[in-house]
Amino acid sequence: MSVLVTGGAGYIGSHMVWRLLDAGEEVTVIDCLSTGHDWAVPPEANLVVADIGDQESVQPVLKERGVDAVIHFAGSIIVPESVSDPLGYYLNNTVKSRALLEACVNCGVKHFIFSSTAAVYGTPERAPVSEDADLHPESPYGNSKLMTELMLRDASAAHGFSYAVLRYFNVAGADSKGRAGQSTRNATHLIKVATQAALGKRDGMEVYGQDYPTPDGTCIRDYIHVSDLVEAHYLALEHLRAGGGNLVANCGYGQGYSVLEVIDAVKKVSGVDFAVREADRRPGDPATIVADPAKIKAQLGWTPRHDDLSEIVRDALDWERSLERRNTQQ
Ligand SMILES: NC(=O)c1ccc[n+]([C@@H]2O[C@H](COP(=O)([O-])OP(=O)(O)OC[C@H]3O[C@@H](n4cnc5c(N)ncnc54)[C@H](O)[C@@H]3O)[C@@H](O)[C@H]2O)c1
Ligand SMILES: O=c1ccn([C@@H]2O[C@H](COP(=O)(O)OP(=O)(O)O[C@H]3O[C@H](CO)[C@H](O)[C@H](O)[C@H]3O)[C@@H](O)[C@H]2O)c(=O)[nH]1
Repeated sequence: MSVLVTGGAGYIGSHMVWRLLDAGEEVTVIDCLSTGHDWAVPPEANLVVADIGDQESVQPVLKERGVDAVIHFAGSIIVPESVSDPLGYYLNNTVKSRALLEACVNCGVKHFIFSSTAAVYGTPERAPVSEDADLHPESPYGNSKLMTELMLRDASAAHGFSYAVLRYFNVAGADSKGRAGQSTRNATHLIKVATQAALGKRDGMEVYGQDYPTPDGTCIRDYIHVSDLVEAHYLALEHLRAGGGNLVANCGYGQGYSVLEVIDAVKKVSGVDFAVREADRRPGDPATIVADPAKIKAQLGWTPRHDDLSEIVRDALDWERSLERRNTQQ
Protein backbone atom coordinates (compact mmCIF):
# COMPACT_ATOMS: atom_id res chain seq x y z
CA MET A 1 0.00 0.00 0.00
CA SER A 2 1.25 3.47 -0.72
CA VAL A 3 -0.14 6.97 -0.47
CA LEU A 4 -0.10 9.77 -3.04
CA VAL A 5 -0.05 13.26 -1.54
CA THR A 6 -0.92 16.00 -4.04
CA GLY A 7 0.42 19.41 -3.04
CA GLY A 8 2.94 17.69 -0.76
CA ALA A 9 5.51 20.44 -1.38
CA GLY A 10 3.14 23.00 0.15
CA TYR A 11 2.47 24.04 3.72
CA ILE A 12 -0.04 21.46 4.98
CA GLY A 13 0.94 18.74 2.50
CA SER A 14 4.58 18.72 3.64
CA HIS A 15 3.46 18.16 7.26
CA MET A 16 1.28 15.28 6.04
CA VAL A 17 4.23 13.71 4.23
CA TRP A 18 6.30 13.78 7.43
CA ARG A 19 3.41 12.24 9.41
CA LEU A 20 3.00 9.41 6.88
CA LEU A 21 6.74 8.72 6.78
CA ASP A 22 6.81 8.68 10.59
CA ALA A 23 4.15 5.93 10.38
CA GLY A 24 6.26 3.90 7.92
CA GLU A 25 4.06 4.55 4.86
CA GLU A 26 5.44 4.65 1.33
CA VAL A 27 4.76 8.19 0.06
CA THR A 28 4.73 9.81 -3.37
CA VAL A 29 4.16 13.53 -3.86
CA ILE A 30 2.79 15.17 -7.00
CA ASP A 31 3.28 18.92 -6.98
CA CYS A 32 3.79 21.48 -9.76
CA LEU A 33 5.69 23.78 -7.35
CA SER A 34 3.49 26.79 -8.17
CA THR A 35 3.51 27.81 -4.50
CA GLY A 36 5.37 24.86 -2.94
CA HIS A 37 9.09 24.12 -2.70
CA ASP A 38 10.98 20.98 -3.68
CA TRP A 39 13.11 21.31 -0.52
CA ALA A 40 9.95 20.99 1.60
CA VAL A 41 9.55 17.35 0.47
CA PRO A 42 11.62 14.98 2.62
CA PRO A 43 14.10 12.89 0.60
CA GLU A 44 12.41 9.66 1.80
CA ALA A 45 9.31 10.61 -0.24
CA ASN A 46 9.30 10.39 -4.01
CA LEU A 47 8.59 13.83 -5.58
CA VAL A 48 7.06 13.94 -9.06
CA VAL A 49 6.92 17.49 -10.39
CA ALA A 50 3.69 17.51 -12.40
CA ASP A 51 0.24 19.09 -12.59
CA ILE A 52 -2.65 17.17 -11.01
CA GLY A 53 -4.73 17.97 -14.10
CA ASP A 54 -2.31 16.09 -16.35
CA GLN A 55 -3.62 12.52 -16.43
CA GLU A 56 -0.69 11.34 -18.56
CA SER A 57 1.62 12.16 -15.67
CA VAL A 58 -0.70 11.14 -12.84
CA GLN A 59 -1.96 7.73 -14.03
CA PRO A 60 1.46 6.06 -14.41
CA VAL A 61 2.33 7.23 -10.87
CA LEU A 62 -0.88 5.73 -9.47
CA LYS A 63 -0.29 2.41 -11.26
CA GLU A 64 3.47 1.99 -10.83
CA ARG A 65 3.43 2.95 -7.16
CA GLY A 66 0.43 0.77 -6.27
CA VAL A 67 -1.33 3.74 -4.68
CA ASP A 68 -4.33 2.73 -2.53
CA ALA A 69 -5.07 6.19 -1.11
CA VAL A 70 -4.80 9.76 -2.40
CA ILE A 71 -4.67 12.74 -0.05
CA HIS A 72 -5.46 15.76 -2.19
CA PHE A 73 -4.06 19.10 -0.96
CA ALA A 74 -3.03 20.68 -4.29
CA GLY A 75 -4.99 23.82 -5.08
CA SER A 76 -5.21 27.60 -4.98
CA ILE A 77 -6.01 28.89 -1.53
CA ILE A 78 -6.41 32.67 -1.25
CA VAL A 79 -9.99 33.86 -0.76
CA PRO A 80 -9.60 37.48 -2.10
CA GLU A 81 -7.53 36.26 -5.08
CA SER A 82 -10.43 33.95 -5.98
CA VAL A 83 -12.73 36.98 -6.11
CA SER A 84 -10.50 38.72 -8.68
CA ASP A 85 -9.64 35.51 -10.61
CA PRO A 86 -12.66 33.18 -10.30
CA LEU A 87 -12.00 31.26 -13.50
CA GLY A 88 -8.43 30.54 -12.41
CA TYR A 89 -9.79 29.12 -9.16
CA TYR A 90 -12.47 27.01 -10.84
CA LEU A 91 -9.79 25.65 -13.17
CA ASN A 92 -7.19 24.77 -10.56
CA ASN A 93 -9.52 23.65 -7.76
CA THR A 94 -12.51 22.18 -9.57
CA VAL A 95 -11.59 21.22 -13.15
CA LYS A 96 -8.22 19.76 -12.19
CA SER A 97 -9.68 17.93 -9.19
CA ARG A 98 -12.12 16.34 -11.62
CA ALA A 99 -9.24 15.19 -13.82
CA LEU A 100 -7.43 13.80 -10.76
CA LEU A 101 -10.57 11.97 -9.63
CA GLU A 102 -11.02 10.43 -13.06
CA ALA A 103 -7.40 9.26 -13.02
CA CYS A 104 -8.04 7.69 -9.59
CA VAL A 105 -11.16 5.90 -10.84
CA ASN A 106 -9.28 4.66 -13.94
CA CYS A 107 -6.51 3.27 -11.74
CA GLY A 108 -8.73 1.71 -9.04
CA VAL A 109 -7.64 3.96 -6.14
CA LYS A 110 -9.62 2.81 -3.10
CA HIS A 111 -9.60 5.86 -0.81
CA PHE A 112 -9.58 9.62 -1.34
CA ILE A 113 -9.13 12.37 1.27
CA PHE A 114 -9.91 15.92 0.21
CA SER A 115 -8.86 19.32 1.64
CA SER A 116 -12.10 21.24 1.86
CA THR A 117 -12.68 24.40 3.80
CA ALA A 118 -14.84 26.26 6.28
CA ALA A 119 -15.43 28.67 3.38
CA VAL A 120 -18.15 26.27 2.09
CA TYR A 121 -20.40 27.53 4.93
CA GLY A 122 -20.08 31.25 4.09
CA THR A 123 -21.45 33.11 7.10
CA PRO A 124 -23.21 30.38 9.07
CA GLU A 125 -26.40 31.09 10.99
CA ARG A 126 -24.84 29.59 14.12
CA ALA A 127 -21.35 29.57 15.61
CA PRO A 128 -20.01 26.98 16.14
CA VAL A 129 -21.11 25.49 12.83
CA SER A 130 -21.74 21.76 12.34
CA GLU A 131 -21.50 19.79 9.11
CA ASP A 132 -25.26 19.68 8.52
CA ALA A 133 -25.53 23.50 8.30
CA ASP A 134 -26.63 25.05 5.00
CA LEU A 135 -23.79 25.63 2.55
CA HIS A 136 -23.59 29.17 1.16
CA PRO A 137 -20.00 29.92 0.09
CA GLU A 138 -19.30 33.66 -0.21
CA SER A 139 -16.32 33.41 -2.54
CA PRO A 140 -15.34 31.59 -5.74
CA TYR A 141 -12.76 29.76 -3.58
CA GLY A 142 -15.53 28.32 -1.38
CA ASN A 143 -17.63 27.45 -4.45
CA SER A 144 -14.68 25.75 -6.15
CA LYS A 145 -14.20 23.51 -3.10
CA LEU A 146 -17.91 22.78 -2.66
CA MET A 147 -18.12 21.61 -6.29
CA THR A 148 -15.30 19.17 -5.64
CA GLU A 149 -17.12 17.87 -2.55
CA LEU A 150 -20.16 17.17 -4.75
CA MET A 151 -18.08 15.46 -7.45
CA LEU A 152 -16.54 13.22 -4.82
CA ARG A 153 -19.92 12.25 -3.39
CA ASP A 154 -21.33 11.36 -6.81
CA ALA A 155 -18.20 9.63 -8.13
CA SER A 156 -17.90 7.57 -4.95
CA ALA A 157 -21.54 6.41 -5.30
CA ALA A 158 -20.95 5.43 -8.93
CA HIS A 159 -17.47 3.91 -8.69
CA GLY A 160 -17.27 2.51 -5.17
CA PHE A 161 -14.18 4.19 -3.69
CA SER A 162 -14.47 5.65 -0.20
CA TYR A 163 -13.72 9.26 0.68
CA ALA A 164 -13.26 11.75 3.49
CA VAL A 165 -13.93 15.45 3.05
CA LEU A 166 -12.18 17.43 5.77
CA ARG A 167 -13.34 21.04 6.10
CA TYR A 168 -10.41 22.92 7.58
CA PHE A 169 -10.87 26.08 9.52
CA ASN A 170 -7.81 28.40 9.72
CA VAL A 171 -4.62 26.38 9.66
CA ALA A 172 -1.54 27.81 11.37
CA GLY A 173 1.61 26.90 13.30
CA ALA A 174 4.41 24.57 12.25
CA ASP A 175 5.91 21.16 13.00
CA SER A 176 7.25 21.33 16.56
CA LYS A 177 10.38 19.43 15.45
CA GLY A 178 11.10 22.26 12.99
CA ARG A 179 10.91 20.00 9.90
CA ALA A 180 8.12 21.88 8.09
CA GLY A 181 6.20 25.15 8.18
CA GLN A 182 4.47 27.81 6.08
CA SER A 183 7.00 28.88 3.42
CA THR A 184 4.72 30.16 0.66
CA ARG A 185 6.09 33.24 -1.07
CA ASN A 186 3.88 36.32 -0.49
CA ALA A 187 1.70 34.46 2.03
CA THR A 188 -1.41 36.37 3.07
CA HIS A 189 -2.55 34.39 6.14
CA LEU A 190 -3.01 36.38 9.32
CA ILE A 191 -0.63 34.52 11.64
CA LYS A 192 2.09 34.29 8.96
CA VAL A 193 1.79 38.02 8.20
CA ALA A 194 1.84 38.95 11.90
CA THR A 195 4.94 36.81 12.63
CA GLN A 196 6.70 38.42 9.67
CA ALA A 197 5.81 41.85 11.06
CA ALA A 198 7.14 40.82 14.49
CA LEU A 199 10.44 39.69 12.97
CA GLY A 200 10.82 42.92 10.94
CA LYS A 201 10.38 41.09 7.61
CA ARG A 202 7.61 43.54 6.77
CA ASP A 203 6.83 47.05 7.91
CA GLY A 204 3.88 46.31 10.22
CA MET A 205 0.56 45.00 8.94
CA GLU A 206 -3.05 45.85 8.12
CA VAL A 207 -6.28 44.81 9.84
CA TYR A 208 -8.92 44.35 7.15
CA GLY A 209 -12.14 45.78 8.52
CA GLN A 210 -12.96 46.86 12.08
CA ASP A 211 -16.71 47.30 11.56
CA TYR A 212 -17.84 43.65 11.55
CA PRO A 213 -20.67 42.60 13.90
CA THR A 214 -18.24 41.06 16.43
CA PRO A 215 -17.24 42.26 19.94
CA ASP A 216 -14.12 44.18 18.75
CA GLY A 217 -15.30 44.74 15.16
CA THR A 218 -12.73 42.38 13.56
CA CYS A 219 -13.35 38.95 12.00
CA ILE A 220 -13.40 35.85 14.18
CA ARG A 221 -11.76 32.59 13.05
CA ASP A 222 -10.99 29.18 14.55
CA TYR A 223 -7.21 28.63 14.27
CA ILE A 224 -6.11 24.97 14.17
CA HIS A 225 -2.50 23.82 14.61
CA VAL A 226 -1.25 22.13 11.45
CA SER A 227 -0.03 19.09 13.43
CA ASP A 228 -3.52 18.44 14.84
CA LEU A 229 -4.89 18.84 11.32
CA VAL A 230 -2.58 16.25 9.76
CA GLU A 231 -3.36 13.86 12.62
CA ALA A 232 -7.04 14.14 11.62
CA HIS A 233 -6.03 13.07 8.09
CA TYR A 234 -4.05 10.14 9.39
CA LEU A 235 -7.04 8.98 11.45
CA ALA A 236 -9.30 9.45 8.41
CA LEU A 237 -6.96 7.28 6.35
CA GLU A 238 -7.05 4.51 8.96
CA HIS A 239 -10.85 4.84 9.14
CA LEU A 240 -11.28 4.47 5.36
CA ARG A 241 -8.81 1.58 5.12
CA ALA A 242 -10.72 -0.20 7.91
CA GLY A 243 -13.94 0.11 5.87
CA GLY A 244 -15.35 2.85 8.07
CA GLY A 245 -17.34 4.52 5.27
CA ASN A 246 -17.44 8.01 3.84
CA LEU A 247 -17.02 10.99 6.12
CA VAL A 248 -17.49 14.77 5.90
CA ALA A 249 -16.06 16.49 8.96
CA ASN A 250 -14.98 19.85 10.31
CA CYS A 251 -11.39 20.34 11.47
CA GLY A 252 -11.22 23.10 14.04
CA TYR A 253 -11.22 23.50 17.80
CA GLY A 254 -14.56 25.24 18.44
CA GLN A 255 -12.80 28.31 19.82
CA GLY A 256 -12.77 31.61 17.92
CA TYR A 257 -10.28 34.49 18.09
CA SER A 258 -10.64 37.93 16.55
CA VAL A 259 -7.97 39.42 14.29
CA LEU A 260 -6.97 41.84 17.08
CA GLU A 261 -6.72 38.98 19.62
CA VAL A 262 -4.41 37.07 17.28
CA ILE A 263 -2.23 40.14 16.72
CA ASP A 264 -2.03 40.64 20.51
CA ALA A 265 -0.93 37.02 20.96
CA VAL A 266 1.83 37.47 18.35
CA LYS A 267 3.00 40.67 20.09
CA LYS A 268 3.04 38.93 23.50
CA VAL A 269 4.83 35.76 22.39
CA SER A 270 7.41 37.64 20.25
CA GLY A 271 7.84 40.55 22.68
CA VAL A 272 7.69 42.97 19.71
CA ASP A 273 5.17 45.81 19.39
CA PHE A 274 4.89 46.18 15.58
CA ALA A 275 2.76 48.73 13.70
CA VAL A 276 -0.87 47.76 12.98
CA ARG A 277 -2.89 49.87 10.53
CA GLU A 278 -6.65 49.97 9.88
CA ALA A 279 -7.62 49.05 6.33
CA ASP A 280 -10.84 48.44 4.37
CA ARG A 281 -12.65 45.10 4.52
CA ARG A 282 -11.22 42.41 2.25
CA PRO A 283 -13.64 40.93 -0.32
CA GLY A 284 -15.03 37.46 0.47
CA ASP A 285 -14.41 37.57 4.26
CA PRO A 286 -17.28 36.27 6.47
CA ALA A 287 -17.50 37.94 9.91
CA THR A 288 -17.36 34.88 12.14
CA ILE A 289 -16.64 31.24 11.48
CA VAL A 290 -15.98 28.72 14.24
CA ALA A 291 -16.10 24.90 13.98
CA ASP A 292 -18.20 22.43 15.88
CA PRO A 293 -15.68 19.55 16.04
CA ALA A 294 -18.02 17.03 17.75
CA LYS A 295 -18.34 14.79 14.68
CA ILE A 296 -14.64 14.22 14.02
CA LYS A 297 -14.02 13.61 17.73
CA ALA A 298 -16.81 11.04 17.89
CA GLN A 299 -16.17 9.28 14.57
CA LEU A 300 -12.36 9.28 14.42
CA GLY A 301 -11.48 9.66 18.11
CA TRP A 302 -9.55 12.81 17.16
CA THR A 303 -8.13 14.63 20.20
CA PRO A 304 -6.52 18.04 19.75
CA ARG A 305 -3.04 18.21 21.31
CA HIS A 306 -1.93 21.71 20.31
CA ASP A 307 -5.12 23.74 20.87
CA ASP A 308 -3.42 26.73 22.42
CA LEU A 309 -3.06 30.00 20.49
CA SER A 310 0.29 30.82 22.16
CA GLU A 311 1.73 27.46 21.08
CA ILE A 312 0.49 27.97 17.52
CA VAL A 313 2.08 31.42 17.43
CA ARG A 314 5.33 30.19 19.05
CA ASP A 315 5.73 27.40 16.47
CA ALA A 316 4.95 29.82 13.63
CA LEU A 317 7.55 32.27 14.94
CA ASP A 318 10.17 29.52 15.31
CA TRP A 319 9.56 28.46 11.72
CA GLU A 320 9.75 32.05 10.44
CA ARG A 321 13.13 32.45 12.21
CA SER A 322 14.38 29.21 10.63
CA LEU A 323 13.37 30.49 7.18
CA GLU A 324 15.40 33.61 7.91
CA ARG A 325 18.46 31.42 8.63
CA ARG A 326 17.82 29.39 5.46
CA ASN A 327 17.66 32.60 3.36
CA THR A 328 20.87 33.90 4.92
CA GLN A 329 22.65 30.64 4.11
CA GLN A 330 21.49 30.66 0.44
N1 LIG B 1 -4.06 27.05 4.82
C1 LIG B 1 -5.33 27.07 5.25
O1 LIG B 1 -5.68 27.76 6.22
C2 LIG B 1 -6.37 26.21 4.58
C3 LIG B 1 -7.68 26.22 5.08
C4 LIG B 1 -8.64 25.41 4.45
C5 LIG B 1 -8.29 24.60 3.39
N2 LIG B 1 -7.03 24.61 2.91
C6 LIG B 1 -6.72 23.75 1.78
O2 LIG B 1 -5.58 22.94 2.07
C7 LIG B 1 -4.84 22.67 0.89
C8 LIG B 1 -3.38 22.96 1.13
O3 LIG B 1 -3.22 24.32 1.48
P1 LIG B 1 -1.81 24.94 1.90
O4 LIG B 1 -2.09 25.99 2.91
O5 LIG B 1 -0.86 23.85 2.22
O6 LIG B 1 -1.40 25.65 0.53
P2 LIG B 1 -0.01 25.70 -0.25
O7 LIG B 1 -0.15 26.73 -1.33
O8 LIG B 1 1.14 25.82 0.69
O9 LIG B 1 0.05 24.24 -0.90
C9 LIG B 1 -0.59 23.91 -2.11
C10 LIG B 1 0.38 23.04 -2.90
O10 LIG B 1 -0.27 22.59 -4.09
C11 LIG B 1 0.58 22.79 -5.21
N3 LIG B 1 -0.30 22.94 -6.37
C12 LIG B 1 -1.21 23.93 -6.59
N4 LIG B 1 -1.86 23.70 -7.74
C13 LIG B 1 -1.35 22.53 -8.26
C14 LIG B 1 -1.63 21.77 -9.42
N5 LIG B 1 -2.55 22.15 -10.32
N6 LIG B 1 -0.92 20.63 -9.63
C15 LIG B 1 0.03 20.22 -8.75
N7 LIG B 1 0.33 20.91 -7.62
C16 LIG B 1 -0.35 22.05 -7.39
C17 LIG B 1 1.42 24.01 -4.86
O11 LIG B 1 2.65 24.09 -5.56
C18 LIG B 1 1.62 23.82 -3.36
O12 LIG B 1 2.78 23.06 -3.09
C19 LIG B 1 -5.48 23.51 -0.21
O13 LIG B 1 -6.31 22.69 -1.01
C20 LIG B 1 -6.32 24.53 0.54
O14 LIG B 1 -7.44 24.96 -0.19
C21 LIG B 1 -6.05 25.39 3.47
O1 LIG C 1 -2.77 40.80 6.92
C1 LIG C 1 -3.88 40.36 7.26
C2 LIG C 1 -4.30 39.04 6.95
C3 LIG C 1 -5.56 38.64 7.35
N1 LIG C 1 -6.39 39.48 8.01
C4 LIG C 1 -7.73 39.01 8.44
O2 LIG C 1 -7.55 37.83 9.22
C5 LIG C 1 -8.65 36.93 9.02
C6 LIG C 1 -8.10 35.58 8.57
O3 LIG C 1 -7.56 35.74 7.27
P1 LIG C 1 -6.62 34.64 6.57
O4 LIG C 1 -6.19 35.20 5.26
O5 LIG C 1 -5.57 34.19 7.54
O6 LIG C 1 -7.58 33.39 6.38
P2 LIG C 1 -9.03 33.28 5.70
O7 LIG C 1 -10.03 33.16 6.83
O8 LIG C 1 -9.27 34.32 4.67
O9 LIG C 1 -8.89 31.93 4.88
C7 LIG C 1 -8.26 30.75 5.37
O10 LIG C 1 -9.20 29.93 6.00
C8 LIG C 1 -10.32 29.67 5.20
C9 LIG C 1 -11.23 28.83 6.04
O11 LIG C 1 -11.80 29.60 7.07
C10 LIG C 1 -9.91 29.09 3.84
O12 LIG C 1 -10.00 27.74 3.76
C11 LIG C 1 -8.61 29.59 3.24
O13 LIG C 1 -7.94 28.62 2.42
C12 LIG C 1 -7.61 30.02 4.20
O14 LIG C 1 -6.75 30.89 3.50
C13 LIG C 1 -9.54 37.59 7.97
O15 LIG C 1 -10.56 38.26 8.62
C14 LIG C 1 -8.63 38.61 7.28
O16 LIG C 1 -9.29 39.73 6.75
C15 LIG C 1 -6.00 40.76 8.34
O17 LIG C 1 -6.75 41.53 8.93
N2 LIG C 1 -4.75 41.16 7.95
